[in-house]
Amino acid sequence: MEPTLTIAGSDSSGGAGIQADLKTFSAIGTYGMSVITAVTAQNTQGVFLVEELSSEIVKKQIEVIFNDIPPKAIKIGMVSSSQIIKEIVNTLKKYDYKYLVLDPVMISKSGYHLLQPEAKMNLIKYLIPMAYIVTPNTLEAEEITKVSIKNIEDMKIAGEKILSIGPKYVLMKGGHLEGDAVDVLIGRDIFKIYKERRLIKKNTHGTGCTLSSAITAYLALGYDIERAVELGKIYITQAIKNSFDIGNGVGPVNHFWNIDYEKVK
Ligand SMILES: Nc1ncnc2c1ncn2[C@@H]1O[C@H](COP(=O)(O)OP(=O)(O)O)[C@@H](O)[C@H]1O
Ligand SMILES: Cc1ncc(COP(=O)(O)OP(=O)(O)O)c(N)n1
Repeated sequence: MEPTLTIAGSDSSGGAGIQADLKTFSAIGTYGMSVITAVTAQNTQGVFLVEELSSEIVKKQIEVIFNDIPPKAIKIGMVSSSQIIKEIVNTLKKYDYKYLVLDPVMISKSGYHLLQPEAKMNLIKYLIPMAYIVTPNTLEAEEITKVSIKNIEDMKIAGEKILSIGPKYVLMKGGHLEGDAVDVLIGRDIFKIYKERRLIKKNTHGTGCTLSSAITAYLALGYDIERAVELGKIYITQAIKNSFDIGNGVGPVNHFWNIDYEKVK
């Protein structure tokens, strides 16, 4: 079984962050591991408190995993602060890895800053160039590039700007735009559109985390980037389609839409 690693924050409600990543890694058939950067007190109604872990424990988690179970692919989500970013960058430098998927998490759907605003520059300067693929939503891409994004042409302009920072690929997610759910994969030799009909669903907590960890899992399983994104898009679309009401706010997507529960009873 291929090992996959997420470096991200904990979401106590289980719909986003580390919990979404581990569920997705497992549902796709990889062995999920985690390095926790911060703990959020969060439910379907919002984020209420965040406590960051020390950079020392972040570093140690990465070291002990790499020294024992080197991951086939890594995903980075909520990194919280400049101090944690620098620790992740310095620690990962010591190891070999091929696939680093960076979801540049900044603000939750409920409006809470999961990345301290002053850490944005460090995420751009240090983490983006290390990534195999960066997966910003439109708000994050606007923050990174200062390009206003309203349509696919704007996604292309902003995506190319992000590409020039150094990652191999950029997946511009269009979940926040109107109309179809269109994502655009941009590389030096690739421009590919992934389109699905917009689903009218309330429960979309954790969509971004889930898509980026699905892509991570498919890369670990050996798919090339175009196919990994295509399979990731199918996975997230089905997870949204099969999402369910739990809690009183925006509920989670269904990470295990592909499991036949009759078979495991
Ligand atoms: N209502 C929807 N129907 C279908 N796909 C959606 C919907 N909302 C988001 N998506 C898809 O979910 C993925 C995550 O996108 P997005 O919501 O933009 O990310 P984030 O959660 O980081 O803000 C993308 O593939 C996007 O196109
Ligand atoms: C701990 C943690 N990490 C990331 C997020 C953001 O997740 P995302 O997939 O963008 O979904 P929403 O929260 O925006 O629905 C999070 N909420 N918590």
